Amino acid sequence: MSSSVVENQVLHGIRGVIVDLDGTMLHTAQDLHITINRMRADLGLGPLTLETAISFVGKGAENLVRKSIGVDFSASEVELRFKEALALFEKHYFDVNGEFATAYPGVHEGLQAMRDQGLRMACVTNKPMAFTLPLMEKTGLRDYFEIVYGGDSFEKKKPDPMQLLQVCKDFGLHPSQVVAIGDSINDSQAARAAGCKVLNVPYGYNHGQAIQDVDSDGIVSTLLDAAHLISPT
Ligand SMILES: O=C(O)COP(=O)(O)O
Ligand SMILES: [Mg+2]
Repeated sequence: MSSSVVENQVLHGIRGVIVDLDGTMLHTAQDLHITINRMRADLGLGPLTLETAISFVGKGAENLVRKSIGVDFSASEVELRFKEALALFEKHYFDVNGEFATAYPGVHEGLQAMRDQGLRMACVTNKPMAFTLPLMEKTGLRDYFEIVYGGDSFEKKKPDPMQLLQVCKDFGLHPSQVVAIGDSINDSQAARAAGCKVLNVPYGYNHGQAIQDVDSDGIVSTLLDAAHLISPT
């Protein structure tokens, strides 16, 4: 049942794409689940389910850490433990990052099709850069992109439009000539605030919410479907 592709309108006059990483290009949930459970074990806490871990992904590492210990502690207790928890998270994620991460179906084909169309290509993720770049290298994604911005590249991250606006500026494109492709409300809100178009994939991590409830110019089953909906003319 992928009738959504048939119903979607082609986006014309698009010269650049901004592609999200976690939940859009890479299924990273297992790495993140293992990492937060190792962090929790070090803090004397029991494991969380994969589903719970997934529901915390999308607003960057610091939010993931806060939410993951917020299961057991009040907001003020979380802040007391935050620094230690973040250091543990980082230590374990350096070990685990990329171990189980896999590209979703159609990712390489979609990125290649976008490249063949002559689109300018950037990756914007809320994942910190120290984890983003090795992960993209390991999974063969890095070379598709002229620009990669992470959650710590600027003062603000998605859903703030700062990263997307910087990409538009770097490319010399008006935001209306750029489409953001992502799996979550953070991508959509950032795109709308920047004035970019937005396409969503339904298979990622939208905080446990249906992607159909997110403001979007279309829901596409794969990045290859997204490429088919983007036209430079
Ligand atoms: O690090 C996260 O929270 C998710 O990153 P994303 O922006 O690539 O989905
Ligand atoms: Mg994402």
